[in-house]
Amino acid sequence: MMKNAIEITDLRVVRGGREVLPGLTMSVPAGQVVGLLGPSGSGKSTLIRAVVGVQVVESGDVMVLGEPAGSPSLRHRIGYVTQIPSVYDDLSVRANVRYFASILGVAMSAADEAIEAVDLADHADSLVGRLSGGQRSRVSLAAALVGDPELLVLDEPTVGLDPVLRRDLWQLFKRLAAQGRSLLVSSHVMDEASRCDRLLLLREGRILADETLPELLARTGADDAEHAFLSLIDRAEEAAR
Ligand SMILES: Nc1ncnc2c1ncn2[C@@H]1O[C@H](COP(=O)(O)OP(=O)(O)OP(=O)(O)O)[C@@H](O)[C@H]1O
Repeated sequence: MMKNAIEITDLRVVRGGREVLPGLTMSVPAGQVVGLLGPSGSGKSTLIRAVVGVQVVESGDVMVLGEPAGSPSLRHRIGYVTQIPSVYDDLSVRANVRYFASILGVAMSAADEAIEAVDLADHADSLVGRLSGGQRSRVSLAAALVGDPELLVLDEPTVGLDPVLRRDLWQLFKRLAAQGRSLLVSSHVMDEASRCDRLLLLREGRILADETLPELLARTGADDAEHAFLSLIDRAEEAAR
């Protein structure tokens, strides 16, 4: 297995005339759940877009599963879930996931397995348009899982979910990683840090921390990720003065 699923070197992205990522370097080790945490507007979605190859970049290197981001050969190897559900409201859960299975050329049984994995088997015949927001985002996740991707890139997959569903989803992410997949999962909810093998803390397009939660807590002396993050911000601001 390769060491890193994602390797980014000196990535610069400008959006709307603003430098959103000013030269970011980071990696995601293979077989781990890496949390990309940071406040709204810190650049999480932009970074994720660069990884899946849909972001125009000024400069830098983005290597994904050993290939440059956006390479056609990566299409089947990455599962990507955006913040906006990308499934069809007028189709059932099963029809949606089967549709993605047929695009990827995988067995229809994979659709049922993916629906089972996101705990929607009871709703397999429901129209997606009649589901709750959280259920709908899990249909998107099932669609991303159906091709059995090596890397899952999930942009705020737990937004709007209740605590039980959030816990279940993080358990699913852990299981997927234990099977050898790599996951990059963004969130602006700091308490999700405890669910991740490693954390990337992003602020204003810069990585403030790239380590495990115990390492982060030991380094900052904080009790939880939120306080650790605040203390890193204070330090960065003091250093800039
Ligand atoms: N389509 C766009 N055009 C121009 N600027 C954009 C566009 N989308 C995002 N930006 C800017 O890029 C910066 C980073 O946005 P991004 O969406 O990557 O942040 P984020 O951390 O994912 O935020 P959130 O948690 O709110 O989704 C923000 O300052 C935002 O205003």
